[in-house]
Amino acid sequence: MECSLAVQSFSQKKLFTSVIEDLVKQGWSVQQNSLPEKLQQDLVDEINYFDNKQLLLPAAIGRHHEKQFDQSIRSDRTLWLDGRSKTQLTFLNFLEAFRLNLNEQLWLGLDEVECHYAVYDKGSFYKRHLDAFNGYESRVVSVIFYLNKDWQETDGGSLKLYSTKDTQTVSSVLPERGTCVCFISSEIPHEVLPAFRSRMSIAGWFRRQSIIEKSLGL
Ligand SMILES: O=C(O)CCC(=O)C(=O)O
Ligand SMILES: [Fe+2]
Repeated sequence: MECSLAVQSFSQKKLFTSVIEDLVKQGWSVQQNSLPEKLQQDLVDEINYFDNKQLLLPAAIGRHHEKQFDQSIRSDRTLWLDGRSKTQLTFLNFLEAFRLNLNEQLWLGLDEVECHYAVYDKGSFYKRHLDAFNGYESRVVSVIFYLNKDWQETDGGSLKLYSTKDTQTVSSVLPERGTCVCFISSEIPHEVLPAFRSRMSIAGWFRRQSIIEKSLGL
């Protein structure tokens, strides 16, 4: 008999291959077992540590000078990863391998990745939106990793992915630990429904720099 544990455990290569297949087919992908168990626990511990220090702050909408804090659109709290700990470096290395794989397989020309921890306190949500802003195409692929054990339908907080053209829901994802969602940033509208218990995740974006950004060395 096949060892089911081996089938279910984390495989980076399998994850990248499945995500890429789905992105080509439908523009979005939902995967299980997306990170090693130990790394997931280290990330949760780090979020709790920084949250106790009150370092996760209300998230902003828009970019640069257009940044706004509108709690009627989103009410999560976030902290950008900057490689300040071994845990972050391990996770950022994994995202870097992901970026290189996307470039190799899909020729996306992604230059970098940015990501933040996010905590949605009880009652928090993020209304329907696109991750790529009008006039800025820099965010090309979005990726979200969930870190919550034993999440139930009744806990709310699902991520809904919508079809590009209409309001039809194409997928509804529970933010269960180990689940990862990946989609084309400018194509898939999505929404986080109100969570009824604290909800932790890491949201990341693979970006392409504009020629101006590149030439200025930004
Ligand atoms: O946490 C999620 O499920 C999605 C978060 C999101 O859409 C975002 O941060 O842009
Ligand atoms: Fe988003």
